[in-house]
Amino acid sequence: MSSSAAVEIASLVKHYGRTTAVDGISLTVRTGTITSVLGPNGAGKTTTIECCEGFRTPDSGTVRVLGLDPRRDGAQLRPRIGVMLQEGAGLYPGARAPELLTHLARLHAHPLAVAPLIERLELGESGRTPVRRLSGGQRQRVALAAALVGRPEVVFLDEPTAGVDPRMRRSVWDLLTQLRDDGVTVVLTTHLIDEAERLSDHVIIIDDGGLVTEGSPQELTRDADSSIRFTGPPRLDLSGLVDALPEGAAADEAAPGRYVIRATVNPQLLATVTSWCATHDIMPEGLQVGRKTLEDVVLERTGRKLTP
Ligand SMILES: Nc1ncnc2c1ncn2[C@@H]1O[C@H](COP(=O)(O)OP(=O)(O)OP(=O)(O)O)[C@@H](O)[C@H]1O
Repeated sequence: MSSSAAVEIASLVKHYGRTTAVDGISLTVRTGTITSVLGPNGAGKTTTIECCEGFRTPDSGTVRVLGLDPRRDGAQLRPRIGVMLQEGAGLYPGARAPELLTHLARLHAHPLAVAPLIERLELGESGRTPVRRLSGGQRQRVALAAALVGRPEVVFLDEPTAGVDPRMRRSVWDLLTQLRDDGVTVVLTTHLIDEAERLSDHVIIIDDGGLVTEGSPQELTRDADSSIRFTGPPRLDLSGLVDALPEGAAADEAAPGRYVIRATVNPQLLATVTSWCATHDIMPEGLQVGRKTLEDVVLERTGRKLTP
């Protein structure tokens, strides 16, 4: 295992009965980075992460986290990693956030201070309520705090901001970015494109239990073909636009309401597209020149959307 790798997975295979959840994935997560694992529902993200956390035993292949085997060396590894399961699973339902976090902090040699963490994740108000009675978003934040309080070197987060409101989500992103800047390795799964785009140093896209593509968000979204992309009402009649474009250019609806114009992009082309939109009273939302979104990449590479 190279010294810069926090996680190394080689030819990982995991079956549940007849279902092949992970089908030979190999990947590396560099130390001190935020890596997002993306893919449609059932792609094998959670199973891959659970093999890293030591919750699942691979059928074949190897998994190393901080150079350790999560199953064989679990006792050594557990104090050095943080784990947040989907929907805050695994929390003691009757405990209140402050006592739970204080208890978890005591189990670690160099924990984070609990009070600032509670304040940062705005859990003060919910301090008197047992975890089982908290809202979904509050429970997510308690689960995140529980994953972080032991000051882990590597943290695995399964959809950390699902159900969290947009303002708090940005606060969680700031916290994760700060952890990364302090040298912590963050591995997360998400269905939220903006989360992956804003946070990730590296994105891994998986589907059908296999790795489809990986790279930085910039690398993955660069559009070598030259394109203009925008979102508008679905099923627009593009024939008038095609007539106005230079010869050899193409305009398509890549997915409902997502339009791609492929041509050499220059100011005239941009003017043609926006003027056609204006004539048809269409606001070209999210207009992008020479770039696609990560959602476009997932759609192109897996044929399926990221969001259910
Ligand atoms: N405990 C289990 N028993 C049987 N099949 C399972 C189990 N857990 C997952 N699977 C199946 O394995 C495949 C991969 O599931 P996994 O949860 O790893 O995917 P995922 O990418 O995390 O999906 P999602 O985005 O929906 O959380 C799916 O077909 C799923 O139905």
